[in-house]
Amino acid sequence: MRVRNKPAVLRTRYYTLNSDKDGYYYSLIVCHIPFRDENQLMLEDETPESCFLRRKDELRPLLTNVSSEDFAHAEQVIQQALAQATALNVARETRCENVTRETGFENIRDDQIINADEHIYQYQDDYCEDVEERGAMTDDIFLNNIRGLNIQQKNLFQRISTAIEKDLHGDDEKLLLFITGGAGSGKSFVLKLLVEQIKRCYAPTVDLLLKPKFVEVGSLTGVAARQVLGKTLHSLFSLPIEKGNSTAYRRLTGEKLEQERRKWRNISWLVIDEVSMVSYENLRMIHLRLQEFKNNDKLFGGINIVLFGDIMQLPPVKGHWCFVQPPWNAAEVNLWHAFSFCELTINMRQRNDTEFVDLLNNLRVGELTTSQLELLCQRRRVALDEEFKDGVVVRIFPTVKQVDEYNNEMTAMNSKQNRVYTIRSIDESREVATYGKRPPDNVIPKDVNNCGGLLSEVKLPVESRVMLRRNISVSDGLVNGAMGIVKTIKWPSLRRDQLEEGELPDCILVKFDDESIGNRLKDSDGCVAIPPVVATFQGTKGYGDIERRMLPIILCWAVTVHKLQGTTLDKAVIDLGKKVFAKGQAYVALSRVKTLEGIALSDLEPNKVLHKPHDGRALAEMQRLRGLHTRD
Ligand SMILES: Nc1ncnc2c1ncn2[C@@H]1O[C@H](COP(=O)(O)OP(=O)(O)OP(=O)(O)O)[C@@H](O)[C@H]1O
Repeated sequence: MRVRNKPAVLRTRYYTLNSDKDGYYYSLIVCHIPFRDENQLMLEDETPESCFLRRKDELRPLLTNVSSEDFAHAEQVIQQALAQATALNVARETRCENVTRETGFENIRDDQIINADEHIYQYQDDYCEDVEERGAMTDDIFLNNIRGLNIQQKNLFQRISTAIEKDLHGDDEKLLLFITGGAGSGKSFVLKLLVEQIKRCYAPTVDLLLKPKFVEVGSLTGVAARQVLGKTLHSLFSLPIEKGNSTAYRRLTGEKLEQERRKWRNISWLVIDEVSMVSYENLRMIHLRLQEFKNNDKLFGGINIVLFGDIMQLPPVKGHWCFVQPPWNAAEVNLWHAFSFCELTINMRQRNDTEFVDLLNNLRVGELTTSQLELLCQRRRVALDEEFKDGVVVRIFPTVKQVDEYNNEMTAMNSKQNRVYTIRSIDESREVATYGKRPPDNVIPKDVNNCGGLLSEVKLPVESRVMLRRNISVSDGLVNGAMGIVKTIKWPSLRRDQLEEGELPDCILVKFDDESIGNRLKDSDGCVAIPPVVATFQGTKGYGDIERRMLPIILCWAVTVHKLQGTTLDKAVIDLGKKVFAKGQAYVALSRVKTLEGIALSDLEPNKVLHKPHDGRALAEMQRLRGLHTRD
C-alpha cells in the first residue's frame, strides 16, 4: 500500500439542502468518507441521500492538523446532517405507508412502544431553562416512536413534516394549525416528536456555533409546560398577569426588545400545548409580541404556530375562550379563525378499557347514559382502603382549598407518629456584586414554577406522600411526576437528627408507588435516595440570577384537577362532589387514569356529571370546526 505523504486539498462546492439536495449529500460523503476511487463511493442505483444514510457509520471528520474544537465542530456538522436526513426520511416513510388500516396501532405490541417522554426526560429537567441545550433524541428512540404512532398521529406528523420542508425551502405560506382530540389521544406525545422533528430538520441550516433555536414550546401552567419540556407562556412572551377584562398591551422597548429579537431570530415554529386554558386575550398578546419580536406586521409575526389542546377540557381561568373573540377586538382580524383544524380520535391512554373510553367520550359531550352513571356510582362505592387507602394513592380535588386542607390533615395525622421537620432551600445570589449572599425575600418569585420548580420550604415527616419534580434517571423511571412515600431522612455527617430547624438533609429515601421505578438505584428496602438538586432562576425586580438548592419534591397527598391536566395516572381517588366548579373538570379528572378499575370516587354529585358537565360553546365550536374540516 502506498501512503500519500503530501497533503491534498479536497475540492467540493458549497451546497445547501435547498440549493441542490444531491450536491449537498454528495459533498458530505466526499468530505467525510475516506475513498480510493470516487466512483466506488456510491452504489449504482442509489441517490446521494440514501448513500449518505447507508454509510452513516463510516462518516467522520477527515481533518488533520486542526484544533480539537474544529474537529468537534466537524463531527457535530456530520451528526446534524445525519439527524436531519433521518428526520426527512422518516417523514417520507410515513407518507408512503399504507393508510388503509383502521386504527393503525393494532400491530404494535406495548413492549415495542418506547415512550417519547422517556428519552426527552433523560436530560436534566431544569424547568424554564434552555431545552435546546439538552441535545436531541437518539435515532432509535425517535424512529421507534414515529413508527409506533397510530395512523391519525402519523398523518398529522406527515402533514407537519411537509410544512417543515416547505418552510425550509423558503415558502411564504405558514402553517397555523389547531390539533385537538379527547384526553389521552396522544396530543402531547405527538407534540414532542414534532418538536424533535423541527430541531433535526432546521439544525444544519444555521451555524451551530451561534447556538440557534428554531422552535419554542409553551403552555399556560407550569405543570403543563413541564410535561412537554416547554416554558410558561407568561415567561416566553412576558405576558402581564390578567386582571379583570383588561386588554392593555404594553410594547417592549430598549434592550429587552433587542434581546428578544436576537432570541427569536431563527425561531420559525411556536408550539403551544393545552390551548384550552389559553384565553383569546393571551392569544392576541402572543400574536402582538411575535410581531414585535419579528419586527413585522404579519399574523403571529409570520411564523408557524401549532396549537395542541382539547376545548372540551378546562377553560381559561381569566378571559375569553381561545375561540371567542371579545367584542372590543371585533374590528381586528379573528386570530382563531386563521387556524386550520386536525382531530385525533383514537384514545391511547385508556386504549385497553373500551367501556371506560365510551364513558369518557359521552361525559366529554354531556351525554352520559344511565348505565354509565351506574358505573361511576359503583366506583363511589369502592372502599377507600387497601389500594385506595389514605396516603397510598393520590387524591384529586376540584379546588386548591380542598387540596391544602387534605395535605395539612394528612401531615397532622402523620405527625402523631413521626416528627415533622421543616426543611428550607438554600438560596444564593449568582450575580457578581452579591455572589454567594442570600437574596432578600422580596426578590424571590412567589410562584414555585418560577423557582425551577423547587419549594422554598416544606414540612416533612417521614411517611409523607411526595411527588418528584425533577428527572433523576429516566431509564429507571425516576421522572418528574413520579409519586411515592418518604421512608427515611438522612442528615449530614451521619447525624440521626436535624441540627437546626430548616437544615437541608443529605437525601431522603423514597419508596415509589410504581415498583419498577428506581430498580437500579434501590436499596435493600426498595427505597431510592433522592438528594437535593440545584436550579438557577431569575429574581424579581431585576435582581438577577439566584441559585436554589432543595429537595426536588412537593407534598402530594392530594392535587387539584387543574394541576393534573395533561398527566397520566394508574390510580387515583377522585372527588366529584359539589365543589366541582368548572365545565370539563369532571372529564379531565376521570380521564387522567388509565382504567376505570384504577378509580375510586370519594364523592360523586350526579348533577355534576349529568347536567351539562361540558361547555356548550366549546361543543358548538368543535362542531363548527368539524363542519369546516369535512367541507375541506
Ligand atoms: N403512539 C403512541 N404510542 C404509545 N403510547 C402513546 C402513543 N400516543 C400516546 N401514547 C401514550 O398515551 C398516553 C396519553 O397521551 P398524551 O398525554 O400525549 O395524550 P393527550 O392527548 O395529550 O392527553 P391530555 O389531553 O389528557 O393531555 C400517554 O401515556 C402517552 O405516552
